[in-house]
Amino acid sequence: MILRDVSRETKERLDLYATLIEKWNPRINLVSRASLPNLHTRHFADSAQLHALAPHPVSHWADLGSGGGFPGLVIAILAQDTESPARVTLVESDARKSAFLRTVIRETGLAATVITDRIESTAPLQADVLSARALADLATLMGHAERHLAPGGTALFPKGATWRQEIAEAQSKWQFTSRVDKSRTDPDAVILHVTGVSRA
Ligand SMILES: C[S@@+](CC[C@H](N)C(=O)[O-])C[C@H]1O[C@@H](n2cnc3c(N)ncnc32)[C@H](O)[C@@H]1O
Repeated sequence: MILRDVSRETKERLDLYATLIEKWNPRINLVSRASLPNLHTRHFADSAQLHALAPHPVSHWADLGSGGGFPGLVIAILAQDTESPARVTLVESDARKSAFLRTVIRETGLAATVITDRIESTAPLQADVLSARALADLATLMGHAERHLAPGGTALFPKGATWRQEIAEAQSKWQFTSRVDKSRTDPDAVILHVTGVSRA
């Protein structure tokens, strides 16, 4: 549903991305084997909803722990149509996954940069929008947001059914403002919009 209104070029980039995932997945496990037949619904649409929810126009979007590129590469592909974000940075510590991300960027002609490093060691990214999917609990993500968000920036964190508990735990260590949107792809999941992160 979310990816219906995209250009022919964007559809072609997503198809090429899907082909590359299928080719590389047996070697480096980018997505679970069970989810491979449902790439468009399970991973592309799940990632694209973050683009739809972000406060555009966005200058710099950083995706932490990108793995096979979710949501970061989908954001970079959609940005080719909307010119927002202008720039995407993906942080991934695994060298083989980083090589995959760079291959997709090259073959689809995207404007995105991969940093092969730990999030904790990467120089502050000053991102206007920060995303991280299936990376860590919310309290840990707050530390990443404090380091890598520009002043006034927004973090978008997809979270599963435990999101209320994660907010309560994060509030014992961090001050922040959060807004909750229901996920469009999973009835139990939400997208947390987090701003104003500082230590409690
Ligand atoms: C469970 S995967 C999720 C990948 C992707 N975001 C997704 O939703 O499919 C987590 C990824 O984060 C990377 N990662 C975990 N801790 C990291 C860290 N401290 N710095 C950089 N990358 C990290 C792992 O190598 C892995 O590729």
